[in-house]
Amino acid sequence: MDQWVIYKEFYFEAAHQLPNHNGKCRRLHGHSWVGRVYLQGKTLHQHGSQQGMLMDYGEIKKYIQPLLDHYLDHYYLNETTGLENPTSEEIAKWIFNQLEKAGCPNLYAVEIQETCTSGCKYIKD
Ligand SMILES: Nc1nc2c(c(=O)[nH]1)N=C([C@H](O)[C@H](O)COP(=O)(O)OP(=O)(O)OP(=O)(O)O)CN2
Ligand SMILES: [Zn+2]
Repeated sequence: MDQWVIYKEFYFEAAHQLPNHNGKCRRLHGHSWVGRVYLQGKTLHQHGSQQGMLMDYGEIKKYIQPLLDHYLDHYYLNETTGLENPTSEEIAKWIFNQLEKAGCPNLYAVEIQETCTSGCKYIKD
């Protein structure tokens, strides 16, 4: 059976702190975050402007942009997401849930890279 996984990458600058962390991450600090939204599907559009696509990358961006504009880019994530301890894991899940709520089809995973060496991928079971 054919299956495709596609992704759209996005970037945001934001501050956070992990109040329960036993090291430097309890302090207020910022990152240049990198995210990826993954969609999964077994069929491609057969006609029209998205022929041969699972979903136009530009269409995926339309679901991500409002989150960047209103919650993520140049914000304090503890405040805007309402997460008490906004780890990469919690933020990835939060973004996934927001995209799901907005009706993004074929959603498979959200990946969040917090630093050059650290990140996570959230996949809903
Ligand atoms: N599982 C998680 N561990 C940590 C998280 C997290 O979200 N999930 N977050 C942090 C901190 O917020 C920190 O900003 C990132 O930590 P770290 O990768 O340790 O950052 P460094 O710059 O010190 O990375 P090095 O490559 O080791 O220099 C902590 N842990
Ligand atoms: Zn951090």
